[in-house]
Amino acid sequence: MTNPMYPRIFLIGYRGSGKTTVGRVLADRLGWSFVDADVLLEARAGKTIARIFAEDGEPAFRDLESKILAELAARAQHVIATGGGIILRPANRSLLHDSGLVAWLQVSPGLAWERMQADPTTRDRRPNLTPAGGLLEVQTVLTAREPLYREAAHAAFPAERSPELLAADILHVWNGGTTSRS
Ligand SMILES: Nc1ncnc2c1ncn2[C@@H]1O[C@H](COP(=O)(O)OP(=O)(O)OP(=O)(O)O)[C@@H](O)[C@H]1O
Ligand SMILES: O=C(O)C1=C[C@@H](O)[C@@H](O)[C@H](O)C1
Ligand SMILES: [Mg+2]
Repeated sequence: MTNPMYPRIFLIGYRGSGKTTVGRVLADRLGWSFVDADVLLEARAGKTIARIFAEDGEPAFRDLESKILAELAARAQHVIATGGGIILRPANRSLLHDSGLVAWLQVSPGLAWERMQADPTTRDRRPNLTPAGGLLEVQTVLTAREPLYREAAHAAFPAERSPELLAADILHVWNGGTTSRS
């Protein structure tokens, strides 16, 4: 399937919002490829994101993240799950918005934290972003980032819905349908 207005779809949102899960379902429905920017970044760096933060620092990670985004923003017919902090840099927000449909999976801090703790594939590979860590970190960081997700996104989707429903809703918007932006 093609839509010249949106040759690719980006999923943005906090950790645990469901970008990887929903992205896979969506790519399947479109007959597109799925790529997870965090996974690609770790493969390129040859180490986990936690190690990149510890050994090279967050700014080095953010540079790598922007580089990977520029590469992925040139791939057609891809559903792209981004890292939770991709919206921090203004240049990333513009690139996302101008390169494809940007779907924001909007999650509450409580649900994000619950899912982050329950997910063994990412739990130990991701660093804390603040000294506090835990639910307090999620509450603080997510609240601070809300306007940035909103700015980058074309549409917002409530992350507590099922992956199948979310994929169908995103597909509807990609096809030119409307949804409310909260
Ligand atoms: N819509 C959903 N309904 C129920 N559970 C979900 C949903 N989306 C994701 N999950 C579960 O929540 C956990 C985190 O999901 P997922 O890895 O897709 O989130 P993510 O946004 O990609 O997170 P990260 O930024 O850490 O990669 C997984 O265990 C997944 O099975
Ligand atoms: O929210 C963030 O800043 C991050 C989210 C993850 O997806 C990773 O990209 C990394 O752990 C940073
Ligand atoms: Mg993911």
